Amino acid sequence: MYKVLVTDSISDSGLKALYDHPNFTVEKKSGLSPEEIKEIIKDYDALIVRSQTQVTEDILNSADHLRVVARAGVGVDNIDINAATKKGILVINAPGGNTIAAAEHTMAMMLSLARRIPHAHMSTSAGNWDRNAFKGVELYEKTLGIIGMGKIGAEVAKRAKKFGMTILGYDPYLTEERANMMGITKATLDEIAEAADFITVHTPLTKDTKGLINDDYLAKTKKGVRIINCARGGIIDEAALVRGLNSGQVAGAAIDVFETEPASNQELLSHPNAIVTPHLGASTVEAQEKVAQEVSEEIIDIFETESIRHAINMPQVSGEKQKKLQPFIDLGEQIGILAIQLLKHAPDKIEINYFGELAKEDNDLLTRTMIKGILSYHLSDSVNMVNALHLLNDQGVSFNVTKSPASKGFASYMELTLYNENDKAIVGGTILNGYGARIVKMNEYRVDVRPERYMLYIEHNDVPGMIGQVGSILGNHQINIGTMQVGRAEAGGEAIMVLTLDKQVGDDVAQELVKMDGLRAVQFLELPNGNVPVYNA
Ligand SMILES: NC(=O)C1=CN([C@@H]2O[C@H](COP(=O)(O)OP(=O)(O)OC[C@H]3O[C@@H](n4cnc5c(N)ncnc54)[C@H](O)[C@@H]3O)[C@@H](O)[C@H]2O)C=CC1
Ligand SMILES: O=C(O)C(=O)COP(=O)(O)O
Repeated sequence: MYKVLVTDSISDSGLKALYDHPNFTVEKKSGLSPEEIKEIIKDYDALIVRSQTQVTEDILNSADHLRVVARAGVGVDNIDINAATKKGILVINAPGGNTIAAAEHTMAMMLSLARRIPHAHMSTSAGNWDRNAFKGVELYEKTLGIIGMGKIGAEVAKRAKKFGMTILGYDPYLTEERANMMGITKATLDEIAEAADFITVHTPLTKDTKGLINDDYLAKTKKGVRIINCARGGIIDEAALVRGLNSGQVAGAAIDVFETEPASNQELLSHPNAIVTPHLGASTVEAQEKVAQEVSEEIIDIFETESIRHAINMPQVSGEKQKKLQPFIDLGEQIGILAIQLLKHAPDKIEINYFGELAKEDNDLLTRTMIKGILSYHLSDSVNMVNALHLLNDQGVSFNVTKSPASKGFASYMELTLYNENDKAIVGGTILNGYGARIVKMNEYRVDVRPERYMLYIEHNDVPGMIGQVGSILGNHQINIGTMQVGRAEAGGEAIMVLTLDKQVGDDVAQELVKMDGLRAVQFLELPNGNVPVYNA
């Protein structure tokens, strides 16, 4: 049974898939301090949060078997991603569920600014009937500058266009072509400052966007500009904004997100020309249901089928692509496990080569799986696909990946070479259409071995009688041979034998084998998930 902890206000109907699932229990505990979460986190397998819970390094380090932190929303700035990655904890989010809610909140803020609705409401509900103090402006034929043309920025553009606004968009990823398609104008930040009557920001908070709207920028804007932030506190420098409001350079500001939350900048919060809301952009019934549903379903998929869609600290792979690559991913891990057993010691350098069709794919996940296989031999459960590369780096192991369209005799082929000071180990594998996974190269030898749980790798001289002798020794110990493959560089030279066995070989058998004349090395190999199914590549 997997235990899921929910520490923010998350929609119950959105969590239905988890509540209904026989393998999951959900516990909702809102309003806990970081210390309280730290105390209890060791009991849980997954944690679901919104923006309020601070998922600190301290909390993550206290988690014994936490596998996933799920953000029911977009921004993950409240989660220590680095610490999660180091600990091998997957962080996922629900990137599309609250887009419409945030875009509509932005429109509501813009209209409220234009017509001063909150101020008029306060005055009217206090018993006044002042029809002159609240003359507004229209959005029609005004220019809106949108900084950050991602999902929310694009939805805001669509809606603002319907109001008859001219849209200028700035985003490093915005192409002329996409801007044309959306019926907006691609602009620079300065062009937006120069022409916009309203400016709204829809970027994440990064080192580039922190303080993007500051004193210098405001000085370039049109006098009387109106500014909206429903993205992240800190993109607009709050002190500079207050100065702009005081001087009249900024006619109004509508702010949903703050440099510190809960917001405490009284000058801004109580400014007569500011409209403020307590981080409500995503707070609609519909958005909350969608984001909770998205993360619930993904948590179930991760635990039940290991399929991941919206990982923050892992490469993204579409379901289709993952399905296609899955046989290689399974084989990749086995290649890693075999290679490290052949090398016997920790490697100081790793080389991975992809050939043929496989070279055309994004192999990041495959590379991680292979490295997970290698590292898990020494680091066991502490390594997973999230932290594999990180741990490799920590161990000071260099790694290099190359891709080549050359076929190497198979439609797709992957080869792993591990090096340490005195030695190297090579394992190459492929998926044969209709026959499944095959190890086709071990060290310098061509073989054709279906990976099985128990395997024996023998290096010997290519002289008559070796196969018979090995067979007899194993037979004497009641060890059944599944398959046997021999490979040799040249007749009468050095050769190898790779056997798949029905059970483990003890040290006594290995000792007996090494005593054989002409036998140079014996290595028992074990694959924890051996006997892979046959896949149709
Ligand atoms: N107030 C609220 O409750 C909510 C806030 N948000 C926040 O809104 C923001 C946008 O969310 P989405 O549109 O879903 O994200 P998105 O990832 O779809 O879009 C973000 C865009 O910002 C652009 N960007 C990054 N750096 C930039 C820079 N220096 N200058 C200009 N553009 C830059 C990116 O290229 C991307 O297109 C995020 O910060 C998110 O956390 C999202 C939902 C609700
Ligand atoms: O999704 C986001 O980035 C948000 O800011 C929404 O935050 P919330 O889920 O309302 O705490």
